[in-house]
Amino acid sequence: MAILQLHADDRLLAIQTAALTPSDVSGHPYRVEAAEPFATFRMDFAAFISTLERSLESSLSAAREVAAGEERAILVSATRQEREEAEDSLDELKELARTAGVAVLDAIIQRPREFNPRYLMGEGKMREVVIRALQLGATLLIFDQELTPAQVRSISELTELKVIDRSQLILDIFARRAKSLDGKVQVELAQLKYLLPRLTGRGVQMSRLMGGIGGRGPGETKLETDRRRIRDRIAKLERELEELSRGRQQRRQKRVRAGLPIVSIVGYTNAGKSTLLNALTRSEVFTENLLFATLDTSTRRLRFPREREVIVTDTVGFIRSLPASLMGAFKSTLEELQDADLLLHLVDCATPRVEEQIRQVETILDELELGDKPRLVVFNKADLLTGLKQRNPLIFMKIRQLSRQYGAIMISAADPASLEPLLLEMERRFWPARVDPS
Ligand SMILES: Nc1nc2c(ncn2[C@@H]2O[C@H](COP(=O)(O)OP(=O)(O)OP(=O)(O)O)[C@@H](O)[C@H]2O)c(=O)[nH]1
Ligand SMILES: [Mg+2]
Repeated sequence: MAILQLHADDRLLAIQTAALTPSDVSGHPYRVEAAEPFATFRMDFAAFISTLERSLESSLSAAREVAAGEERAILVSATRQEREEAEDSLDELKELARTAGVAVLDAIIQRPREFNPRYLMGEGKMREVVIRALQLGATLLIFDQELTPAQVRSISELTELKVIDRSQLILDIFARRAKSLDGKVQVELAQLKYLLPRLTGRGVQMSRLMGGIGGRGPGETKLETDRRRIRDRIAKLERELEELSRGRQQRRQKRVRAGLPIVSIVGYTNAGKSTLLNALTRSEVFTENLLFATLDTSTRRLRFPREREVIVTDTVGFIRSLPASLMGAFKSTLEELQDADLLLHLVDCATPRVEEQIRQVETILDELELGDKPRLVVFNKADLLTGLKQRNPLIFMKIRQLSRQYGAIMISAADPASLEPLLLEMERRFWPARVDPS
């Protein structure tokens, strides 16, 4: 960029130039030269441009090399939420990125005074984010807000980087984690439905959108097919899902016919649902300290003393701003919750986001029209609270007050001995008359 300055008094013409650079010792991603008299200004423009392009190119390819092994992302939240809320959500996005195996280089919150619908933030700010990404060698921009197809397109016009949003990241995690046929079909369906409206852009952007993270699952070849073929595929998957759901329906009926009470464990992702199922029924469902360890429903029998039995099911965890397409996809899995006689709402009471998570789960249960099901709130990970009373009495009080408010039972799924009060309460709910009050 060059500007010409004409000084009115001495009628001297000056020129000043500036250029983007990959990075600079000063830390600025650009260099501004001093102004010079235009008359003596000399520049070999072709040589200047080719040197600059070479250096930009090498910094870009450094970023691309990383992409082969590990994706490196800048997280961006452009929002008008309260700062605290935005930070919470962004922290969770970091967790999601970690789960997806993406390294997070930086996280930026933008709270624009004026909302530019093209980029979710002002164009100037958007450019700054892109420059920052280049400097840090990022391969990916992940937005905490859902991007419309048009927004992805405008942002992609500003940058070579891949641009995805929270929904796409979640879809990607689901695609990696789906194990059963059911799960795989549901995830691919959700991915294709998410993709379809975004397929209107130019081909280049599409392949950029769909490589690597955010593009796992349907696979490159399928994604290069046209929309029509995607629609056909969606129709086929929907038929398949229907078929699968008939099988599931039969299993459900069998279960209901068996006449045993059904207890479904629901809750936010990573609350410890599978750990609780394992502890209650001495089984070995996969658990992990990453989000969305479970995608498929597991069902086990829990035996109480005196030959009493209930069926316990564990299912996919909930998360805030669950993409509508995913919610739809998992509807059939979540349908099983309709059969439950009791919902155990399991809460990780040691997370700083406990209140928000309880609220989110309640909202989702309402959306699934499960609001009226008998429910028992269970605070898990009580072991992590030891010492909190001394360390942070305020937070300790807050958790105690919350647990009273929800009539919660405190347990630690990791410690089977702590489950006694929960077992007693379940027994009391199902066989009220016969529980010995002593
Ligand atoms: N300290 C502690 N950790 C626990 C407890 N219960 C579960 N965890 C840990 O919490 C993490 C998540 O547990 P999971 O059982 O996989 O959680 P989940 O709710 O099934 O998670 P998703 O299937 O991902 O939704 C694991 O690392 C568990 O070891 C507990 O009582 N105390
Ligand atoms: Mg689980």
